[in-house]
Amino acid sequence: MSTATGTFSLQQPLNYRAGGRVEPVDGGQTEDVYEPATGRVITKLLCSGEKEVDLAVQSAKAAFQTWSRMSGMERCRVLLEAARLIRERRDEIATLETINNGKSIFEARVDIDISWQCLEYYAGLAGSLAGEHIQLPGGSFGYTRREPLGVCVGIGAWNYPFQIACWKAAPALACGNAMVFKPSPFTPISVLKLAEIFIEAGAPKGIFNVVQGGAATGQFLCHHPDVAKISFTGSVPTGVKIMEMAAKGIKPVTLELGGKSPLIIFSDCSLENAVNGALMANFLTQGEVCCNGTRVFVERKILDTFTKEVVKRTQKIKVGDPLQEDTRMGALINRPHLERVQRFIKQAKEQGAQVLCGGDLYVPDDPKLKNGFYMQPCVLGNCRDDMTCVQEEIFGPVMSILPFDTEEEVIERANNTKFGLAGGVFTRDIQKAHRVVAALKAGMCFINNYNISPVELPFGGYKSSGFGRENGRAAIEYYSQLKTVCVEMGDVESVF
Ligand SMILES: NC(=O)c1ccc[n+]([C@@H]2O[C@H](COP(=O)([O-])OP(=O)(O)OC[C@H]3O[C@@H](n4cnc5c(N)ncnc54)[C@H](O)[C@@H]3O)[C@@H](O)[C@H]2O)c1
Ligand SMILES: C[N+](C)(C)CCCC=O
Repeated sequence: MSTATGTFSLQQPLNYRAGGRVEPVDGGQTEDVYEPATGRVITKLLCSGEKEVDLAVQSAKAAFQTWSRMSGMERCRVLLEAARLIRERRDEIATLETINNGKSIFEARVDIDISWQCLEYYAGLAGSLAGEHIQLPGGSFGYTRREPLGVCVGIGAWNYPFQIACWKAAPALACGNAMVFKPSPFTPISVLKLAEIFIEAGAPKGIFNVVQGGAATGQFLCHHPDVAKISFTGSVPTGVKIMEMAAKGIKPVTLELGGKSPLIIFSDCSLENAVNGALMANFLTQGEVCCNGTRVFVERKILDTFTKEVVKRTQKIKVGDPLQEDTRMGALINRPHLERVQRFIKQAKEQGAQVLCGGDLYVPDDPKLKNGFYMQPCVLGNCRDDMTCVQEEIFGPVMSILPFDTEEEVIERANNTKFGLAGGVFTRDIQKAHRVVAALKAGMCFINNYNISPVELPFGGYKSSGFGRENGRAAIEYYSQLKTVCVEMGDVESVF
């Protein structure tokens, strides 16, 4: 594989079914797939139609028969081997991710590390999944069995293509399910590596299938009668549609949706950590992160010092060729999204916000990057809670700074949003830290750090940010069902 920016192209099929790459049987519509760093088309995607979706589901259904009958320890060994293979191919997969997503290679490697760790974690849990034994009167008893659901569908967003696939596949497979996964049509490539790795690791052919396309393909998947569960990562409006479709088939759903999370900086914080935290909360993956803490509330006493330091550090972020080792911010996903982010900044200025740094389009000196989707990371001051930039998810490198005076006030303002994905607090006062996170209406809260991803911790939202959890033991609940068995040891006492 060629690894220099501007050289990669792909001709192989992007669907994966029954243990091999295939062209979709009814792939009518095509979509261009881009390298955001250069704006080049690197491959064409054939969208899967209803027949291809059905074949993928049937392939998963067949594999489910074998996989679900294996013991937890047998599944554990396959997942452990898959984790090992991902780790071994870390650079290759990270490079693909960078080429297709635009994030820096530095970050993509971390994403791949989190991915294999996720498989390792659920491999460990696979062997210990168990029910309960409950004693009943007269020597009778009951027990529960934790059983898989069947064919699970995963639908992913484009910001963490490989990692999202792993966060869904690992718990699903650990519980004995099979999966059909549809990545975003913007980032269809890296997940094929995962599909190949599962087979190489010894999973039955058909255990993890990939179909490609956008809304239409997603709808075929959600409506398919043999699909038992849908796990979705994406925007709130699409999440609503997914839930409607799932309701029609009484299918359980996990919804990992968007956010506009608060990050609260108290004056008694370690300033250096708080500044680092604010950068982590806003600028990973060009700001295209669901749980970003984009509303940065700063206690007025330290507003100037904090703002100065954040601006200074933001201006130093090296934007450019994402495959260069020292780049820390690459290109946004595509031209329309870059323009959307630019419109948010324009509107913020019109509504009275002050651009403290960045916000403009960026054209790197290297001529091969001149059509890439770059911008300078932006810090907005003079923000108010009613501004669009403070209320809506921008999904780009734009931080809004908001002063506050009291703990009570900031909690109320932090919670005054339809979203509830994440939140963070920086303070040296441990009681205050716990008091504040307890009051935050958000599923993932950080104290004195932000946007780190230990796979042992459950991740997911409150309110419009969705429900269900990925990672941690909690995810097992969302990929399995409980069967209760009641065992009579005496005679039947009939009431008739
Ligand atoms: N909470 C999380 O864990 C998390 C993680 C990453 C991204 N996100 C959110 O994802 C959004 C950005 O991702 P996006 O632009 O890819 O979101 P999106 O909702 O446009 O698309 C997400 C996926 O849904 C598919 N899709 C679109 N319409 C569909 C339909 N009608 N039926 C079935 N599938 C359909 C897309 O093809 C894609 O695969 C942001 O809002 C971000 O916050 C959330
Ligand atoms: C790995 N992060 C940074 C916690 C992001 C999780 C997925 C959200 O988009």
